[in-house]
Amino acid sequence: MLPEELQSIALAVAQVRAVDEVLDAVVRGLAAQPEWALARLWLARPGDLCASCPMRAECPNTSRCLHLVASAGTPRQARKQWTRLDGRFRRFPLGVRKVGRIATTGQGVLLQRLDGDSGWIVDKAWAEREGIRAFAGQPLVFRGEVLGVLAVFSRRELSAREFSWLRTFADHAAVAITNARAFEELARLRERLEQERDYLREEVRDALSFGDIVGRSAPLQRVFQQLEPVAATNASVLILGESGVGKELVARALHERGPRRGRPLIRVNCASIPRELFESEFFGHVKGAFTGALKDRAGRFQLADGGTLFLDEVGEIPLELQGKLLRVLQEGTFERVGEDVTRRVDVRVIAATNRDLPSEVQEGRFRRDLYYRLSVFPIEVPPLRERKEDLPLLAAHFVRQACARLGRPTLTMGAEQLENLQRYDWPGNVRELENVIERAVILSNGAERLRLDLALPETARRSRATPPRPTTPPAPTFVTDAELRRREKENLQAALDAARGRIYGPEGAAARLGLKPTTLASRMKALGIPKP
Ligand SMILES: Nc1ncnc2c1ncn2[C@@H]1O[C@H](COP(=O)(O)OP(=O)(O)OP(=O)(O)O)[C@@H](O)[C@H]1O
Repeated sequence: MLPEELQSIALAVAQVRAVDEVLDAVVRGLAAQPEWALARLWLARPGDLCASCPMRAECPNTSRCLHLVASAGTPRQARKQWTRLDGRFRRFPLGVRKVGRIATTGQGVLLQRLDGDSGWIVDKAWAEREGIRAFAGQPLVFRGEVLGVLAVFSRRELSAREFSWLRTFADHAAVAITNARAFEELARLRERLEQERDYLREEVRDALSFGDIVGRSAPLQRVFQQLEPVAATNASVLILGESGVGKELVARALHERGPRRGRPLIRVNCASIPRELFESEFFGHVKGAFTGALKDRAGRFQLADGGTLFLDEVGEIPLELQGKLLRVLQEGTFERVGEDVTRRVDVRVIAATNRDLPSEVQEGRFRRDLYYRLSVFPIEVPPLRERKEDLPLLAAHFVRQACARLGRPTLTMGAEQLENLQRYDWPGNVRELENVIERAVILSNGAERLRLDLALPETARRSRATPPRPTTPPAPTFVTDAELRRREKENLQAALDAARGRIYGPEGAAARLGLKPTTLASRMKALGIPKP
């Protein structure tokens, strides 16, 4: 065989990406050479057929052996097929006989003048029938590891040069097999990720579809009426309302009912981003752009490309970044921190705030042009106290949810308990109701009815009693900013202590405070409270 021929087989093999095809191409290429009767390839894999293996008695270690994975040749009897992989030599124990030894020593074997008397040939009758004169086997080595063995049975003597070419060819084949394995692994991982992504998208869609905004009150109906037509467009929407009224649910409903529903909805809680990291969080950065930028990172705008970006608590965006935000909203362009390349994105922005943005604009804390840009369609979500008709439906919904989550039979709620709920003002809105109900469900373990009274927070119980009417209006009192921070810190610390350091979960500090865990975490950070 000429080296060029080996080269051209090696080249063809290198271009194949599926492992089975590589193996097949290797043995077919070799078996196509004149007088090379049979080419075979074994790869080291975990032992599998030990119970029926004819070489079991010789096998030193059943955990791994050589598996015949490709075979090709030209038998003298036309009815025979040498492509089959289920014959007698489909497995070789490592270190046993010539093929097994090539794998353990990493050394090739060349045997000439084989005849019926040779101790090397196991099936002597076969060798005689087929006129086999020589055998050459080489290990398939990649980065010092023997992957398997490549062997050729020839009807003529093999030269030392041919033997060494076969060695070079085996090295090429080992690289091609490793590459093809890597490609297959990548394709497999990619497919798995895609399946997971599709599954999660479905989950999110099911969990957060429009139907999950519970309530039928007139104020909520007005929100739905505003939501319907604007969802179908790409216009920016500004969702206004107190904390916990359900602004995020409205944002998700807008996305899910709009043209971008198959694309991602990326949420950014602007209140939880440290000031100095805003730009990188929004636009990304390149490696080394600042201390701690250890590798390139895409920003939220890029992640949301083709989809929607939900800027929660948009009033928290620092003034110095607002100009850059306006630019990406108007022109769809931005640059990563530390890079000159201008990138383009197509993102729909939905923003939400519980701040009074017009007065922020008045006081120079929020850019007027950005405010106008964001508030093309403002949607106001009313506080719970203005739509108490929704309480029974919401309460029942949260009871069902909490019972299902905690694996308990669904509890019922009496008329008196509902009245109690109606009497309270719900400053923390729907989120507070959700937390109160969850606590009540936990405390009602074993009962048929919800023990709501026990679960209502101190403030709720107080609000039921009519406060004594003061004779003179109390003088307005206030505390300094430092004092306010001190008190807030104490309050958070007390909740953390009560929750034995846990932030998350129904009994965690965030639930006790009526805050989202992420909000609590960012406040703890801002106030210098170490993570428990
Ligand atoms: N109408 C509703 N139906 C069902 N669940 C609701 C409804 N409104 C709010 N919720 C639930 O109440 C919790 C708070 O809602 P959400 O996070 O949307 O409020 P938000 O206004 O965005 O609050 P914040 O301003 O603090 O971010 C969530 O768990 C949400 O699922």
